[in-house]
Amino acid sequence: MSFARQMLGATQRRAFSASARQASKVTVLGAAGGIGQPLSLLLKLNPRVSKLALYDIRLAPGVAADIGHINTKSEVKGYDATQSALHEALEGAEIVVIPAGVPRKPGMTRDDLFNTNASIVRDLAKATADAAPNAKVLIISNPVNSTVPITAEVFKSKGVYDPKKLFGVTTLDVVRASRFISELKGTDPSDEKITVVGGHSGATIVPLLSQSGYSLEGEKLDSYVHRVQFGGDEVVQAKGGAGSATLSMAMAGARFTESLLKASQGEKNVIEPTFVESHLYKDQGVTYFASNVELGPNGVEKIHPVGKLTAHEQGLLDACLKDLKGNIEKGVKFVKENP
Ligand SMILES: NC(=O)c1ccc[n+]([C@@H]2O[C@H](COP(=O)([O-])OP(=O)(O)OC[C@H]3O[C@@H](n4cnc5c(N)ncnc54)[C@H](O)[C@@H]3O)[C@@H](O)[C@H]2O)c1
Ligand SMILES: O=C(O)C[C@H](O)C(=O)O
Repeated sequence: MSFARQMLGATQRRAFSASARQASKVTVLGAAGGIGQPLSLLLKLNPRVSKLALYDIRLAPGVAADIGHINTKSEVKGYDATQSALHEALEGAEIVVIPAGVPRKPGMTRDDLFNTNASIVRDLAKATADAAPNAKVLIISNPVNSTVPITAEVFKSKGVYDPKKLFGVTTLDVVRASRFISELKGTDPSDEKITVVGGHSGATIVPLLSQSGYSLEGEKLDSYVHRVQFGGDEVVQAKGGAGSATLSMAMAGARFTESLLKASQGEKNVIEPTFVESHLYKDQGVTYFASNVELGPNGVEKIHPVGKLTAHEQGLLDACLKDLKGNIEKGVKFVKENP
């Protein structure tokens, strides 16, 4: 058995034969970055991916040459930083993952990245709307609470917006929430499924511990919630100016991509938390919201409500909605003023 196959679990090995029946091209925009490289590596190891297109404004052909030597079946191609190469990288993509953009340095909020990343995401969204209008688009670039609405507005302006196919990747919040509770409780983190709703920054990240049967109190609860909400800052501080989470994010992005591929390849009951256009708090002017979402062949199948909350969780949710509304409006306004 090949090394790559040995590294996969039994379920994934079975998917090798499924992959022979399905052709799924995945394009990564920002593929040479801190997230882009390990994410592309993990996608190369995924037998559900048949073609991997790697685009960046620097180094993508080199990353593709390197990853392309791995002995799994998928074809890997790297693209130069030209509009025609970008178009070619996107054409025929079932999934487009976008981690392009600058990361935080200590002392910055995700919103501080807006000025740089808004236009990067807008321009990549334009190219995606033109070359791959039917693709499922996964936004990793921060601030996710604003870059997702930016992408939606671009797709709307080109008449190709499908709310079922646009996702802000909030998987890392759920991964952290599971890991951090397991550290407190001595459980296996891979068995933990903590619901996290809202958005992807500070107070907009709302972990709902009570739904998993946990009832932390007082300072323990506050410090758990704070760690989930500000887990990103822990990494930014520890990297001391050299960037933010890349490896855990690559894992989270690969997990979300895998879930979308499973759903499009016919698997049922695939549920992931993700930031999507949502009816849940629309009456309060919050048009995008992360909650558990059932995925299907066309993307969003069903948006799950947040469920029963404790009074403490309701307080967190109220604070989240207030911030989120502003973040979303900022993204929408940006595209209106800078089409
Ligand atoms: N959603 C999340 O949970 C999450 C987690 C971690 C990081 N992030 C965000 O992801 C983004 C990327 O982080 P990183 O650590 O990989 O940064 P990085 O600087 O290491 O990599 C970013 C890459 O994007 C490329 N790029 C810039 N402009 C581009 C363009 N116009 N087209 C194509 N590629 C372009 C750069 O050349 C670089 O290779 C940041 O905005 C960061 O805040 C999000
Ligand atoms: O914290 C960051 O800036 C990166 C990312 O959003 C994270 O949650 O790690």
